[in-house]
Amino acid sequence: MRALVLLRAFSRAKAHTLLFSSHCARRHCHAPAKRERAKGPRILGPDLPDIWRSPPLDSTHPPPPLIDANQEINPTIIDGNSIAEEIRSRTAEEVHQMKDAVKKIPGLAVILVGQRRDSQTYVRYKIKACHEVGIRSLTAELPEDCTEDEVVDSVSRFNEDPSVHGILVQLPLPQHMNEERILGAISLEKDVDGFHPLNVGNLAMRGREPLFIPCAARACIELLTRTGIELMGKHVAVIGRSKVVGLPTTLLLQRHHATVSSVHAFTKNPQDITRQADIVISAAGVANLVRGSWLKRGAVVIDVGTNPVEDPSSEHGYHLTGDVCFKEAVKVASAITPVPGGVGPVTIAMLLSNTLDSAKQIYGLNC
Ligand SMILES: Nc1nc(=O)c2c([nH]1)NC[C@@H]1CN(c3ccc(C(=O)N[C@@H](CCC(=O)O)C(=O)O)cc3)C=[N+]21
Repeated sequence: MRALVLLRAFSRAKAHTLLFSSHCARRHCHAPAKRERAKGPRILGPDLPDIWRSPPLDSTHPPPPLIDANQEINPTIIDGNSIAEEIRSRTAEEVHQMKDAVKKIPGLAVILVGQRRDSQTYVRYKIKACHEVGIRSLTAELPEDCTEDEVVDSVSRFNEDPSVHGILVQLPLPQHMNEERILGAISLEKDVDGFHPLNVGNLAMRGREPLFIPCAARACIELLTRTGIELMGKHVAVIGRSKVVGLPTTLLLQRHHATVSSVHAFTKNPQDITRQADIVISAAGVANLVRGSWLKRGAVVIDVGTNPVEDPSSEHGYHLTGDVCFKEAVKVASAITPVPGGVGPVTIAMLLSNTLDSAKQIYGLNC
């Protein structure tokens, strides 16, 4: 039976590779079959068929708790900085190889509109990270009161620039701008944020491959899998359903065969749902929303929140706080990401990796 399932999964994967090859050919790729290995199952999860097995009628036993009630908890603090470092050094190596092979380097263009301090800081981090791995970075800074057309023009210029392989419009945009129009102007092949509806749609549908997966969603999966946390069959509560984090994370987790609860501002008694979850991923953008009492003993906690809190004593006039009340959660969780030093740096490492992938596809290297 198990052999049959594996066989089916295998033939599906093969059919999928064949389907994909026409797409790769369009992008001048000469080694289409390798793409499956480069991106497919590891990031998107294995493409398994749904075969239901109904439980025996007498199975009334509750599942064992993740951690014994009397056992002392010594939580793993998941080190985002070192995981990001690993990803960056792998990326740097590949950038180097690309330079040797085709005499080109990947390029990332970042468009920043307005003066938000937090956005300015993130853009600075992105540029610095590009520099570290040998990716060329270009920035367009536009004033808060510029027109939507000016932003679209700037996107179009980067679309046409062959040295640019990824374009990122830093969000949020000023209120008066139509975000959908501006993001829609980014060429699909350069959408390294993965926010284009076609990329999101392909992420949502099993058996399909988006060109890019949103960086924060990828970061959550990397943090979990590199910490040795299995996703298949786990109950994950994702708090928040934003385009940047919550929604794509929910979709990506389903592709890893997790059971996902989407908790959002209209959810009644969110703590009743999070308390049942094996893994809680919070991306609500509310400082200290998730209290210790929201978590099951032994749960794994991924805190995507980066909430700026006014702090005149700090260098930039604010400090960052997560969505999770760390000092409470650390007493209940079996593993937890800190803020700063958790999801943030891995998100930036993923942006570099997406930019490299884009350049590799365009130059037909190892797709
Ligand atoms: N188009 C677009 N794409 C994005 O990916 C995007 C965006 N807009 N708008 C804002 C959010 C937020 N975001 C962060 C990335 C890195 C850190 C990060 O590196 N944080 C560090 C630094 C903390 C510090 O400042 O001390 C840390 O958590 O350790 C934080 C937040 C990306 N976003």
